[in-house]
Amino acid sequence: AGAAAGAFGRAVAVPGQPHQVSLGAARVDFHGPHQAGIVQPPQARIELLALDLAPGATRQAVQELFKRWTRTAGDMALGEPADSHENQIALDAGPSSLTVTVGLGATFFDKLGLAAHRPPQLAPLPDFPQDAIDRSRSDGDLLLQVCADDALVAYHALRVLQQLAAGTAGTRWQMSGFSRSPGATAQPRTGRNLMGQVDGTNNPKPTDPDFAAKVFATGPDWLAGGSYLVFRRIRMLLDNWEQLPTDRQERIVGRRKSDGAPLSGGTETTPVDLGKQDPDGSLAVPADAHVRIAAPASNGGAAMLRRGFSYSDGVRPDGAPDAGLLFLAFQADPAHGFVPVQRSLSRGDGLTTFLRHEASGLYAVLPGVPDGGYLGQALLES
Ligand SMILES: C=CC1=C(C)c2cc3[nH]c(cc4nc(cc5[nH]c(cc1n2)c(C)c5CCC(=O)O)C(CCC(=O)O)=C4C)c(C)c3C=C
Ligand SMILES: [Fe+2]
Repeated sequence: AGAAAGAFGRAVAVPGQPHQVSLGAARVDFHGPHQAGIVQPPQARIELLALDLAPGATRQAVQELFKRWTRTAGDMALGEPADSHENQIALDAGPSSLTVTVGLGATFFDKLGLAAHRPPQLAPLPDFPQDAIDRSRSDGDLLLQVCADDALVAYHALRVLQQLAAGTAGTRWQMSGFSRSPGATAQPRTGRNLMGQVDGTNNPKPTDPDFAAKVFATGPDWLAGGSYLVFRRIRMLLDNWEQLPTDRQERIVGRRKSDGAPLSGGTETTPVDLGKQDPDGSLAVPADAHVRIAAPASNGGAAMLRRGFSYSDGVRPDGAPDAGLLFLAFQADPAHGFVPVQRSLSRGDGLTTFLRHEASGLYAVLPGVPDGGYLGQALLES
């Protein structure tokens, strides 16, 4: 067996497979205290699949499905073929840092007679001003987040897992996204979104002492080591945004576009100084700048791990690009993460004018799977 990737890493080439370049051979262990696909930096590609349980699906059928998903996702993360529904889409590639992450929506619990185990944190997200949510592309009993550094590897895994669910759960909606490919920049750098901004700089870091407290749930017992995932499909009004001069775009975000440095000075990683004033006495980071409104300091310490991907789905009937951000944020509790921050943003963020939230979801992300265990075991055997 070759080396698994570390918490952040991309692994080295697998011995015995010299034809594979390191990008394809890199792998992320499926097993561990937390599911893969949370702490790793975004891979080049994401497939999101929400499923609803089939009418009459039983807890036993879901247990069998989760066992199949566990076995097959574990195999595919090692670059091995699926043991059923193998379609050979990714036959020539290595695992390419494939991760599969499974979440449960609030409706999962009601349908399986598990309402007593539904955590209060899964209560529906509030409506925010300016939301334009399409419920048919939102929510779902189950969510699969499939990420890889190769589009074929990601689609292969998605398709296999989707087919393994047949009879127990069917597709509700599916979306694809992308991020920068590893190796595209000379040094690893924070990625950019479709507005051209460096995005992801001020995220909690796994090395921070309070990282786990911000990102991972501690209870109920069956969820300990899991997380809560907020998903928002956020369309960008790019035709409007691109008409703005760069300095105006920068004041709306509060950071320089060229290198992501805060307008209060320094480099990309310099902490933002929200109190800094320009010589004329005005705030260096404007009062409605996105980074000011979203900062933990402005929201009672609320924090989350953002792991977003861009999407581009062609042209809308009005001729505008159907493109934006698949916003994904992991947190220990949405009431101390996404909800207060989005409430603040919806009231005072300069960026809001250029965004439309079009789909939404909230999921309990299952804890990681120990060797020999299976996804959701503690919940389904309770
Ligand atoms: C409710 C949470 C957030 C939503 C929704 C959101 C949407 C969104 N953000 C950008 C672009 C950037 N966001 C940046 C920072 C940032 N954003 C949030 C939260 C939400 N963003 C937080 C908590 C932060 C960090 C604030 C801080 O403490 O400094 C940045 C700056 C770079 C960075 O730190 O990542 C950019 C750029 C877009 C385009 C967008 C919706 C499409
Ligand atoms: Fe943001």
